Amino acid sequence: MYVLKFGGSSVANAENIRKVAAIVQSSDAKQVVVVVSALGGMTNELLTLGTKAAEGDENYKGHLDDLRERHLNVVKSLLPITGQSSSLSLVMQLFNELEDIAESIFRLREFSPATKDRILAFGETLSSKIIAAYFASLNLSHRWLDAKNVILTNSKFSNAKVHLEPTMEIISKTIQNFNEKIILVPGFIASNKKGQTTTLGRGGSDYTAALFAAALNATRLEIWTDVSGMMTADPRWVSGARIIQHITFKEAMELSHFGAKVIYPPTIIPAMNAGIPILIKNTFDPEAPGTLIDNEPTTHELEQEIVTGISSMTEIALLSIEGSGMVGVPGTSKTLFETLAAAQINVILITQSSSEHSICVAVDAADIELAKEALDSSFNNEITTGKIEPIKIERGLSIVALVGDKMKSHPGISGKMFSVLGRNGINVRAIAQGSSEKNISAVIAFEDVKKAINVLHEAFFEKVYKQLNLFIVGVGNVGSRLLAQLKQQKSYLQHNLNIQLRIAGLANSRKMVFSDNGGVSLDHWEQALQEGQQFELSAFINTVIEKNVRNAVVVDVTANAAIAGTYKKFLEKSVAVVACNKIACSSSYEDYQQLKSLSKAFNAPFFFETNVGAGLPVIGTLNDLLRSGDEVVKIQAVLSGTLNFVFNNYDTTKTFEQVVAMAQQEGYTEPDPRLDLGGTDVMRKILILARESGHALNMEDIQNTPFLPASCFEGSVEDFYGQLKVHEDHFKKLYEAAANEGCKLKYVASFEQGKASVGLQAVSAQSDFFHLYGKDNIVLFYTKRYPDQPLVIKGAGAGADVTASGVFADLIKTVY
Ligand SMILES: NC(=O)C1=CN([C@@H]2O[C@H](COP(=O)(O)OP(=O)(O)OC[C@H]3O[C@@H](n4cnc5c(N)ncnc54)[C@H](O)[C@@H]3O)[C@@H](O)[C@H]2O)C=CC1
Ligand SMILES: N[C@@H](CC=O)C(=O)O
Repeated sequence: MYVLKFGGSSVANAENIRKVAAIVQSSDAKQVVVVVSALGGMTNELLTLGTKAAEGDENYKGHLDDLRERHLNVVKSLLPITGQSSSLSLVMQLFNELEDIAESIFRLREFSPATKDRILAFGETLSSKIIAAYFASLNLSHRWLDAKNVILTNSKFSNAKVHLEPTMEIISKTIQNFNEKIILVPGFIASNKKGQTTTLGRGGSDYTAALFAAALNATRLEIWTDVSGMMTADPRWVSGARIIQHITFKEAMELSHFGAKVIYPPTIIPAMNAGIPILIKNTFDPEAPGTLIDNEPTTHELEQEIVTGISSMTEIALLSIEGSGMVGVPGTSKTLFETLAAAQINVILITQSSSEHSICVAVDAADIELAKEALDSSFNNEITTGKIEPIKIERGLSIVALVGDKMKSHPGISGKMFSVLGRNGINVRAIAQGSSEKNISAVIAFEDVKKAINVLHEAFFEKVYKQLNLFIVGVGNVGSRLLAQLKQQKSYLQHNLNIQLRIAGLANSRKMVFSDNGGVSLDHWEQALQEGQQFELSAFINTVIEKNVRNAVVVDVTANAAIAGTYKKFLEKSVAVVACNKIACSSSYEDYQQLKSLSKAFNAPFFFETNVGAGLPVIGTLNDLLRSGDEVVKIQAVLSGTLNFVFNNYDTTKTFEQVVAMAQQEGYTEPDPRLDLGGTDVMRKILILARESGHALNMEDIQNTPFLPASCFEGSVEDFYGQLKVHEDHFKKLYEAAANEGCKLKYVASFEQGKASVGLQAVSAQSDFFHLYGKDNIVLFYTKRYPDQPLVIKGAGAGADVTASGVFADLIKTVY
């Protein structure tokens, strides 16, 4: 014997009812009880009908006509013309009864709970009668059984309590006498001892099915719905959520309690107590395996994770009672819970500090005002005398919960849960874990719930990849090379590092584009950006923050001060920042320090390796030295790729202006080359190294001896090039003076004893800087551990490709 229950969506129309019949026919059980709900949405429609009539709204009549029409149409589409008349007249007859009741409600303006149940019961009666007629038309051996005759309840209309013992006995005895293969039963409906119609409340049809399954000791209870089973998380929020193929009753109860809506926990209790396995199946995909719920520990290969599922509940509010008057005084919690119970308020989660100084309970947000009012009154004395502080309420919250039988005695699960939430900037307001350890729940802000479920799902289920969400600003020399490298490495990252790259947003100074799904295409980003909205800085910031996606990184590939000024806002929201833009780290010392502190406080990586030496590992090496306890004594460096290139290539055969233009064309210079030629770029770099070494320096503390005539800095970049031409003799003299001494010109940066300087030097063949070719950089770190022979880092120090690869490396570091 199987019991099959079909919900409202499964019997919503003729087409679906045909599917139901096919499923029932294909069942391999000797006898099946088929419990059906009303046509999808019908219960609400009937409620509206009664409410309209009670409010004196004449439109109830039109509403009734629509409902009648809907049922007649189902009969007409389902049954052959020759077999329709008796069903059509049955539907008409039931609607006549319904019309009489509605008319009485309209006349009396009274819609009592008992009448409400009578009205609602029409939904299941109609659907089950129509389905019975359809089974008859298919010549299926079946019998329609009135649930009112076998399910007995008290008189609590709308949510009647079943008298279990007599009900079980009557069901069992009744069915024993039936020989038909299919027993068709309307769900949700029952009757009290006066014979009045009652209904079983939320999930009532599931409850009917579970009662039949328990009474008949069925081999299986099948719940047929419109999804393929319980999922590891809400699929509307987590794209990678998958069906749980096997789960225990207790896990299913925990998951359902926190919002996995496939089953409603109280309704499955009769089947659970009788140890009858429940199979959740999809009417619209009957081949899908579904979810099996039973008492057996799972052996399914997909269900080997410690956590079985993640569930969530929104519209939650917290209520906190605090006060020294509670410590060591018995009875506070008694009063608290008795008051809430008396006010009919369901408590969803409870936490109490071990100091007994505070108790916090989560309730449905709709109940919070009532709860506060009731508690203010119960604790009036304690509040007035200051023993307890005024009761605090907090709205706009949600609960996320990890559920799994195997979590018990498995250390590290809660540690991982809270560290994942923390790393993603999700503040936890309250925590609860039952001693059964099947559930760990955290109360968080509603706006974080989607992110929370996703990061938890990623951490506990998705071994395949970790999504890295990039918001890239700047698609010039470096930015466009970065996008090309990301495109080239996308599949490598997914397969070798389990990182799934997603360009969640892209911007330049004119346009910006965001993408929620697969991200901006790395093949067509130019077009996507072109078609994007106009760039507006505050809109960009707000969008990144509002998206609130996991593992988010803002990548600044501009040379813009306003963009550098936004990092604080992102770090505060736990969004990581990776920048090759040097402006932020060379702004005021306070700002630089603040960014470093925010990065720490909000667990948001802030990486800027390319600020010095482009793709060379300069800052990382310096950090490693310091972390291991070394101390910087002196730094000597050539830090400008542009200037090294210029002085390596300028031998007066080309003009100085031509060589600078070549450097710009090669992509070595800053967008404004005067920053390189005037030494500002090198000042920023030595400043950043000094700061990273632990010194509180500012730009104005750095001594810079410029080698360009002052007129080069007047006017535009074009004027600058014009002035370089004008001063060609000046550059020639500089070159020749050095060459005559067998020296080369190098723009050198030094830092020693807290003082930094930059400037042009003629270096001899003995210098470490003499053999430095092309656009190379070199950094010599003299430290306590490297006092005589410095630690040397040398190599290409400018260029779009090497810089992009340094930014890329920083991006990967944000994940690991
Ligand atoms: N070229 C190199 O070798 C190295 C460059 N860098 C840094 O890389 C950064 C970028 O340099 P390039 O790519 O050469 O510059 P670029 O001028 O070619 O590109 C800059 C990009 O930033 C965008 N942008 C500028 N202001 C903006 C704003 N307010 N809002 C949105 N987008 C804005 C522009 O539209 C453009 O897409 C600079 O900060 C530079 O210092 C760092 C290390 C080495
Ligand atoms: N313009 C810079 C590029 C790297 O920071 C340079 O020339 O070194």
